[in-house]
Amino acid sequence: MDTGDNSDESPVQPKKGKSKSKAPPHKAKASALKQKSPAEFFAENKNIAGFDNPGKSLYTTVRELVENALDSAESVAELPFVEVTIEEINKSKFNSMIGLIDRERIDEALYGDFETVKAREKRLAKEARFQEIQAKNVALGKKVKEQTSAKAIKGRGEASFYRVTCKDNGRGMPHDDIPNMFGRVLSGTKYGLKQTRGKFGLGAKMALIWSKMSTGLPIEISSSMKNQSYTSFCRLDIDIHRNIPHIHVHEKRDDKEQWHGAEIQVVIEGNWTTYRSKILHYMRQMAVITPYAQFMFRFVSDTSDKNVSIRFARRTDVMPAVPLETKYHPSAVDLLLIKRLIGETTKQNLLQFLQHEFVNIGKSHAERLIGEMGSDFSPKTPVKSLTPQQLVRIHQLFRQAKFDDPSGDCLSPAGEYNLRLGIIKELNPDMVATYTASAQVFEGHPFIVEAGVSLGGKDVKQGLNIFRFANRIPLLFEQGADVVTRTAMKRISWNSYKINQTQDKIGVFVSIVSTKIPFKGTGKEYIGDDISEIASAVKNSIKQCCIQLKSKIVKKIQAREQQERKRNLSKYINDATSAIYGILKESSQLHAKKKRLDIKDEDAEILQKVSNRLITKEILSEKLAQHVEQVDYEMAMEYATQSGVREEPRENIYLQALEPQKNFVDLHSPVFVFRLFL
Ligand SMILES: Nc1ncnc2c1ncn2[C@@H]1O[C@H](COP(=O)(O)OP(=O)(O)OP(=O)(O)O)[C@@H](O)[C@H]1O
Repeated sequence: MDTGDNSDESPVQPKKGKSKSKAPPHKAKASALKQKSPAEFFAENKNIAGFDNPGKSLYTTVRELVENALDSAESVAELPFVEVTIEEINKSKFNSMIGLIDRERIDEALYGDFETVKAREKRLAKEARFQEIQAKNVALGKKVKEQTSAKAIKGRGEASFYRVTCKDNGRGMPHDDIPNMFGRVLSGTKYGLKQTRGKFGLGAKMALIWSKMSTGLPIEISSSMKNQSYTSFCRLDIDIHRNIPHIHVHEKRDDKEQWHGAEIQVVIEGNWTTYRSKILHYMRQMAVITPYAQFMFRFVSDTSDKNVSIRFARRTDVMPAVPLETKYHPSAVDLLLIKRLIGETTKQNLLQFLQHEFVNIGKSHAERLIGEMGSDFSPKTPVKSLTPQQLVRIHQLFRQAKFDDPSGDCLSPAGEYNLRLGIIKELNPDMVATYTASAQVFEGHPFIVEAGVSLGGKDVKQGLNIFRFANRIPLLFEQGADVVTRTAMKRISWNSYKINQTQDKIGVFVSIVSTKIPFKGTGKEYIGDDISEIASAVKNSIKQCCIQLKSKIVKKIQAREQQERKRNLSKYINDATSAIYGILKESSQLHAKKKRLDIKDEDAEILQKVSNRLITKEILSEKLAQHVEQVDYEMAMEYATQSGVREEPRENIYLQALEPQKNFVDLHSPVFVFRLFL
């Protein structure tokens, strides 16, 4: 029998002569080696997937479901309509849901929120003192503070529960795939090389694992695909140890509504109070970067004044193109990936394999590469027969050879039009500039950076307000280490664009799309600062926006100076009139008495007019005002002809065609270009 004693010095271990030989295998120390399923690993380390605490878990659940909904609708080019409902479930409702009978407390002192007699006396005394001070303040007409409610002594067991439902109008899911999609960690349909919000095959399963850990309740999925006569319904939870779905119900039901899409419902522990603003912030930012989607968000509680119902209306019917699946760039692959691609390819020989499984390798290029690999390679070499050494040779060559950069055609950025629309809708700024950089590449992956910088606006604090998006997901956490934050704070000299980094209300929006977003951690919270290609593209895009803003700011300053000049001149009209009229009057009197003989004829004429009251102080004042007006107008005209601007600084107007047509003509004028679609 195993005593459980692992000590080598155990007195019960028989000593085998003098030799140091080890104990026979069956007597050896019990092995400490254990295996964990991916589901177990993520259940134990749920923080790395964004499920740190009940509040954050509620936030991440909403986020994962919303992002799946958008991915799904966009994959079938459907304008997304996403309904999110968080329903607060009180304790007795929750107990009845799980079939637990409510129980009265018997021994109050057992509980964490029990208030001892002493503590109660202390609290009541404090409340009485506070009320006294209040009464005094009222009598003195001073401001009255609201009494902060005594800190609730919360026992750890006092959890809040929520039913989170997310319904979309997307693709739906094949009936038979549903259990694995929701009940097997690391399974999904987004592993290919494509720009998608989801990637890891983890999010929905984490919501289920969290529900299993916090409420023990299963997840419910309804789904219907286009032209499918039924709705799939599935209720399941997950066998954490085996990482397989544990199906309660999986059936086909009548689809009476002719609906297509998915509705996911999960009951979890959460904390609405602490994460309310984060969740609403997330929904709002999602509406900014996805103005072609309609979101309906509801929070429903028994306390009706806590209820929230917000509709984020669709602002445009123009959706970015559906991102395309692409092939790997030779410089983005490692040895393992080459092996995988060989295993999956349908191509027979090396030449076809290189030509068809990678981007940027044409036939003649492939032939030259094979020539470079050595004499044991030929275009006809059967690709499945390549030895491990030969694969290393291919990998080495891929790393050293030069290839054209992959194109960004497979990517689908939000578009300057959408970004601008979103910023204006969200912040209502005084000025905004946007810029879309051309596609660039890091580690063989194409990426596009789009940026917007705004000045002023509502609900914008002074200084930098940073909004980050990756594959059109808003990133709200771990802002400090993100490439966008660091660039905006440290690498842009705002002063040189006439922007005051601490005083002005600056909005910085950066959206990065790529076939691979180099997130730090699985929580998809921030992009590291260490990829120089991304860091410099972010910097350049923000700078491009600043350059546009600078010219607007300069024009605004000039316009303001011009206005001030006019105002300053007008301010002196009264004094100047009094002074001039005084001199004229005095001179006219002297002239009348023939005391001033040094006056020329034309001046004498003026003095005569003053005497005859043909020139009065009022007339003089009026003429001066007209003159100021005239000078101001002439200077403005001169300025306008020099700078080509009339009145206010020019603004770009973005018009987007409803149909993605390419046949248009541009009408050029010195001040605008008008694009007419035919
Ligand atoms: N609302 C939905 N409509 C259609 N399919 C869905 C929906 N939600 C999930 N799925 C399917 O289930 C799969 C698993 O989703 P899950 O959230 O676990 O991972 P993911 O979205 O692929 O990646 P990530 O973990 O990065 O979010 C998805 O790849 C998708 O195919």
